[in-house]
Amino acid sequence: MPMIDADGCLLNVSVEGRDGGPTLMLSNSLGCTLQMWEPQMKALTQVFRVIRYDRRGHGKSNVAPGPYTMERFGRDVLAILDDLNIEKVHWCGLSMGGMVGQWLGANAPERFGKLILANTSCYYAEPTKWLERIDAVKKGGIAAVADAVIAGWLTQDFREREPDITARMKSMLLASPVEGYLACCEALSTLDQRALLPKIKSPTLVIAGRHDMATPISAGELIRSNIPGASMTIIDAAHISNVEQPHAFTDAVVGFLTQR
Ligand SMILES: O=C(O)CC1=CCC(=O)O1
Repeated sequence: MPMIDADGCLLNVSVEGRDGGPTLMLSNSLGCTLQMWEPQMKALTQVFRVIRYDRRGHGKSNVAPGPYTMERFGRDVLAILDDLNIEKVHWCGLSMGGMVGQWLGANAPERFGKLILANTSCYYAEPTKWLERIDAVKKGGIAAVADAVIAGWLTQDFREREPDITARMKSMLLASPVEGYLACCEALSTLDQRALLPKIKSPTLVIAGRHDMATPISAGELIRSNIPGASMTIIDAAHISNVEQPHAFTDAVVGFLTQR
């Protein structure tokens, strides 16, 4: 896997799939690595060349000092595309990945074909929950918030049915570098991309989770209604909908990206 330099921060990038196929870039959620896309990889790599990466502060990427911003995350993506010599990609980002996708769709439209913005938000009316989380993680590490975060990621029904997958997701979260996690929470505490949405001209699919309390359907609807021509699909899942409903998520992605 190449390590790609984005303004002095080395980012862990993986490129797999169909050579010469259309390229799809996947972008992870807070506290997850590129491994979160494993349930989609078999199907997606049959159709697309798939780029995954660990956002700065996550996984095997460097933990550059914060604060981080959506612009910084967006410029990291452009640095990856430039390094790989790739002009244009489709985008699928979940949660923070969807927030970065909003920034890119508005600020680098020529680099993006279609956008999929899953389980995401453009704005938090109440940043208190992020400030409280920052406080709790500073005092007790990620373990202090892990159970509450996992309860938001996956429904209780799924957690009971799939204890092994749930345990893997929790290990991924607990392995996040604390400094990187905190710098991302800080970026979330000041998130407001409402003014960017009408500037997005790429065909856009918003995916929301019926049981997602972190970025509820109303947050998805705010995004859909402000991006010209955007459509929305609701999946029967909590926040990490691609893990909880892998087939429904993959079908939504492939269906949208292959439709003319
Ligand atoms: O981790 C969470 O609690 C949910 C979340 C919100 C933004 C994001 O990327 O993850």
